[in-house]
Amino acid sequence: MSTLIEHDQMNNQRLLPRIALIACGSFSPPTPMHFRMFEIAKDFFKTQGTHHVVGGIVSPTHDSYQKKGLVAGTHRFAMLKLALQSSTWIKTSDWEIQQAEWTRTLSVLQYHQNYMNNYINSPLEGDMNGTLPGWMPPGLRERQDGVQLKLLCGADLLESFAVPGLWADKDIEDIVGNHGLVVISRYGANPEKFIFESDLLTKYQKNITLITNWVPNEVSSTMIRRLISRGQSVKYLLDDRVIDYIQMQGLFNCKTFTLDNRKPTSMNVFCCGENESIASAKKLLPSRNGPGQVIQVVTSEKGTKVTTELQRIGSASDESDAKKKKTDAVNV
Ligand SMILES: Nc1ncnc2c1ncn2[C@@H]1O[C@H](COP(=O)(O)OP(=O)(O)OP(=O)(O)O)[C@@H](O)[C@H]1O
Ligand SMILES: NC(=O)c1ccc[n+]([C@@H]2O[C@H](COP(=O)(O)O)[C@@H](O)[C@H]2O)c1
Repeated sequence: MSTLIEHDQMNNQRLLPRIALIACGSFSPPTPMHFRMFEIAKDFFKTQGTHHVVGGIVSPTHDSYQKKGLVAGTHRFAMLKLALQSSTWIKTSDWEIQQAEWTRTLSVLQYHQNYMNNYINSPLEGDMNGTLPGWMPPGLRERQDGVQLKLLCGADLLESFAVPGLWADKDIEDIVGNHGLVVISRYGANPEKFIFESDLLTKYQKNITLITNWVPNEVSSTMIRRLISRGQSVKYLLDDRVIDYIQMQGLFNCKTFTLDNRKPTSMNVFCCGENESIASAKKLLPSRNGPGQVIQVVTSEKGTKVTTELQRIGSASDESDAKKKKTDAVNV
C-alpha cells in the first residue's frame, strides 16, 4: 500500500485524508525530542494507513508567555531554523512570535488552518503573489481535498488541560472537536487515564490519537538550560548548529564567545542560571511577583557598575505559576 492510497474491503482504492501537524511550545531551546514527535507521528499514520501527513509546523510561543527560561522569540526561531535544516518536511512558523501579544493555541491552529484552506480553495489567485510563508507544506494544490491541521504534543501538554484556568473548556472542545490531537507518550504522564477522567475528552476520543514512543528520551529544554548554565556539555543532546548558536549568542547563561577566536569573553548573559551576583541580588529582591519576570538589577563589581538582566529563578512551582498567569487570558 502506498502512503497516499488505501484499499477498502472491496479492494477499491481510496485517497487517504491529508493531515498536517503543528506543535506549539516554548522551544527554549529546541531539542531533538521536539522533532522526534513529528517523525514518530508520521510513522504511526503511515503504519496505520489511515492518513497522509503532508507537513509539520513548529510554532514557538510569544515572548510574553513569560515561561521561565524563555529567551527572545528571534533566538528561538533562529535555533529552530538551524535545527530543522536537515528536515525535508518540518518547518517553523514565526506567526506567533510576530503577534503583539501571546496567542491562545486554538487561535494558532485556526490561523494556520485558515491559511491552508484559503490557499487550496483559491487556486486562481496564484501563489498569493509568490510569497507563501515558509511553514506551508508543499504541494497542497496537487489535490482538491482539504488538509486537516492537528495539534501535536507530548502527553504532559495534554495533562496541562487540567490545570485550573489555564485552558478554556471551549478552546479544548474546539481543538479536539474540530482539529484533533496527536499525543506522544512521555514519562510520568498517563494520557489514557487522563482522557478517561475527562468527560469532554472522552466525548471526542476518536479525534485523539495516542502514540506510544517506544524509544523515549527525557531530554527537555529545562534540562538543557540547567546543563548550560552550569557550564556542562550538551553535545549529542542538541543539534551542533544550535549549540554553536547558543554559544555565539551567550544564551542560557552560557559564556559568550567572540566571533573570531571563539574564546569565552568575561561577559555573562544571565538568563536562568545561578551565580554569585544573582544569588546576592535575589536576597535583596522583594517577595516574588511572578515567574519569568525580567528584573533589571544593578550590581557593582570591583568598583565598576554592571547592569545585569536577571530573570527570576526558583522552585519548580515557577512553571505552574507561569501557567497561572495565562488564567486571565483564557477566562474570557
Ligand atoms: N522528551 C519529550 N517527549 C515527548 N514530548 C516532548 C518531550 N520534550 C518536549 N515535548 C513536547 O514538546 C512540546 C513543546 O514543549 P516545550 O517547548 O514546553 O518543551 P519542553 O522541553 O518540555 O520545555 P520545558 O522543559 O522548558 O518545559 C510539548 O508538546 C511537549 O510535551
Ligand atoms: N489556553 C491556551 O491556549 C494555552 C494555555 C497554556 C499553554 N498554551 C500553549 O502551550 C504551549 C506549551 O506550553 P508550556 O511550554 O508551558 O508547556 C505553548 O505554545 C503555549 O502557548 C496554550
